Amino acid sequence: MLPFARVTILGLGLIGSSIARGIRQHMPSVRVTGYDADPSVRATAVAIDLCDDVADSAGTSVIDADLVILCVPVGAMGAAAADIAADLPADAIVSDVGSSKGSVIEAVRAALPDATFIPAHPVAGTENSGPTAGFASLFHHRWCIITPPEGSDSLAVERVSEFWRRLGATVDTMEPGHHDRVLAVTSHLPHLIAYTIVGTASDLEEVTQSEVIKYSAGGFRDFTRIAASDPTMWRDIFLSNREAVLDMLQRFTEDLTALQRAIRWGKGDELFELFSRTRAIRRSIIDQGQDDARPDFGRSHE
Ligand SMILES: NC(=O)c1ccc[n+]([C@@H]2O[C@H](COP(=O)([O-])OP(=O)(O)OC[C@H]3O[C@@H](n4cnc5c(N)ncnc54)[C@H](O)[C@@H]3O)[C@@H](O)[C@H]2O)c1
Ligand SMILES: O=C(O)C(=O)C[C@]1(C(=O)O)C=C[C@@H](O)C=C1
Repeated sequence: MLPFARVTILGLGLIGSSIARGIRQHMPSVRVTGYDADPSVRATAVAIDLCDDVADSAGTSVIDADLVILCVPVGAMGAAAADIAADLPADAIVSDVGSSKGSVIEAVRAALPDATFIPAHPVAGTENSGPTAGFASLFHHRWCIITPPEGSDSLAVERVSEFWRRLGATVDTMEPGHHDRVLAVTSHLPHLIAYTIVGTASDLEEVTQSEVIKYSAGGFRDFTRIAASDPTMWRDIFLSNREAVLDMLQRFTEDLTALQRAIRWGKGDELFELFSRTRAIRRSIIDQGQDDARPDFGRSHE
């Protein structure tokens, strides 16, 4: 049986529009209503026939929903939740897709103290944003981490889990604080490094000038893809997951300093040992089939 019959998506950008497309593909009988605070996004959603209905206000979009998914930047989750407070049906489940969980749970709970809120994070995305950037297969073979706060209704957790499985994801559950520490190192820190390295290269104009663009087919190109990610989304992630990110950044800075010392003193064995260890990690990811299954990932959606 389908876990939900009427789904409302608030925020019709990359993730919201991918969910809408995924529902069309995998659960075609489910009715999808969308809403976005930006009128031009709503107009695009209508033009590309993204949802069954695009509402004019957040309140009207949720009136008969049995699942409401907040797909807005993490810093806007509280405001989006407050906008639906007066119209949310008592038996609806509210979920979200935010990249950090602790602060989102706090903000949504404050706005919707009586709602059943089951937070989720699909660990899948691209550097692109907006309603035309989404695609139905985004979640295929990717993790979706559900982070139910203590005391969550287990049937509600199972319904949200089943929803994500039907979109093609593999579901895991995690305590919200643990999620935020894990993602700080696997997702947030890599983005911070990419933003930094591309910024540093562009600041070094006397060295780079046009060369940054000219020779960017190598390793630098991969960093520029990540560094093209949405500024609003990532500003909000770093501010909302501040403590975990600062903690991981401290560890990273110490390791970088050790590498700097190894290079300065010509300690080739130290460099070789680290690079061999990291190569083995990459190979084990591929052996376990955890690398992205889509051969064109990150290329055809540019
Ligand atoms: N992009 C990724 O790779 C990725 C992956 C997983 C999770 N996420 C999370 O998903 C969420 C959405 O990210 P995205 O990439 O889809 O962003 P996006 O910029 O493509 O879309 C966000 C949309 O939310 C709308 N919006 C903002 N405030 C709103 C409000 N108060 N009410 C209604 N609509 C509002 C914006 O107009 C925009 O259209 C974020 O919380 C992000 O952390 C992103
Ligand atoms: O592949 C990318 O472009 C992404 O940045 C996706 C990515 C990630 O770091 O893996 C980014 C943020 C999300 O919360 C989940 C996925």
